[in-house]
Amino acid sequence: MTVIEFENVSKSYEKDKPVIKNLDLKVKRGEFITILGTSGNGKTTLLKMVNCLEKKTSGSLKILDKEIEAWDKTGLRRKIGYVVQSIGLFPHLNTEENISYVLTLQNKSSEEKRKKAEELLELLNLPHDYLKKYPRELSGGEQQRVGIARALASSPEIMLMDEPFGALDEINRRKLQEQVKKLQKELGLTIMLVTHDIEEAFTLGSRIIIMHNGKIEQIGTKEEYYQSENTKFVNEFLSEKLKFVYIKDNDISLNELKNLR
Ligand SMILES: Nc1ncnc2c1ncn2[C@@H]1O[C@H](COP(=O)(O)OP(=O)(O)OP(=O)(O)O)[C@@H](O)[C@H]1O
Repeated sequence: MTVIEFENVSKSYEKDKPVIKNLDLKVKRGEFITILGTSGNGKTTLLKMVNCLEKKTSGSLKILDKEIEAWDKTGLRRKIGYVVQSIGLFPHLNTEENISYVLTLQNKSSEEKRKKAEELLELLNLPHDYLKKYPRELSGGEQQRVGIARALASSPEIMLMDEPFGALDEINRRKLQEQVKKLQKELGLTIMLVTHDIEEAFTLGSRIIIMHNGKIEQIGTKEEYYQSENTKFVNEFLSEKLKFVYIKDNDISLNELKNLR
């Protein structure tokens, strides 16, 4: 089933200066789409259009088979978790309150909120006594886990993640990447994740998008990037790094790789 469908979508912040141009994209349920591209190419704008933070200028955008304009904004946002680099936890709320914030808005009982917070904390590998800690008492990686738990609290079908691991050190980043990949499979989530980290995009993505000049320059699985001809821009963008990722994950020799190209 198609969960997100862009058809000929354009977006301009200023008249006649589109930052997204005639974009077509179908995202199926359970896909993990990662989005790469140089700075200012409309990656964040793409995500923001999906959760109504920005309005498209033209074209059609359907979420769960319904035109975006036909959705009630609050109803739609409950189906979509949003995680950004600057986590934005509420400093005056403890972990439990931060995670269950959206459930408070839905007038859920304290018992229900506690249960959900405990369940999500466990899912993200944080100890139970963290429920009472405040954001200032948590490391960057722990705060980011709580941010992800909070985004999962309304049991969303879609997760939008904008450089979610950008502020973390290498070790924490790899750990959280693995966890998110596991969660995505377990919960059957559909994820769109923006990153500047090529290795991250190719490790996590079931399909990888490379944006250029407000358009999808190329989209495909990791194998497709290797087995078909890439555009000149894509080859330059990926350069040596992609070879490293491919060899690491698939254990093929450099000679075999050269034969593929
Ligand atoms: N609210 C806004 N008002 C005006 N212009 C904007 C606004 N938000 C983004 N832009 C412009 O739109 C273009 C695309 O921005 P966007 O944030 O989507 O790019 P990005 O690919 O996510 O960039 P980065 O990789 O640097 O985060 C940029 O030129 C940016 O300056």
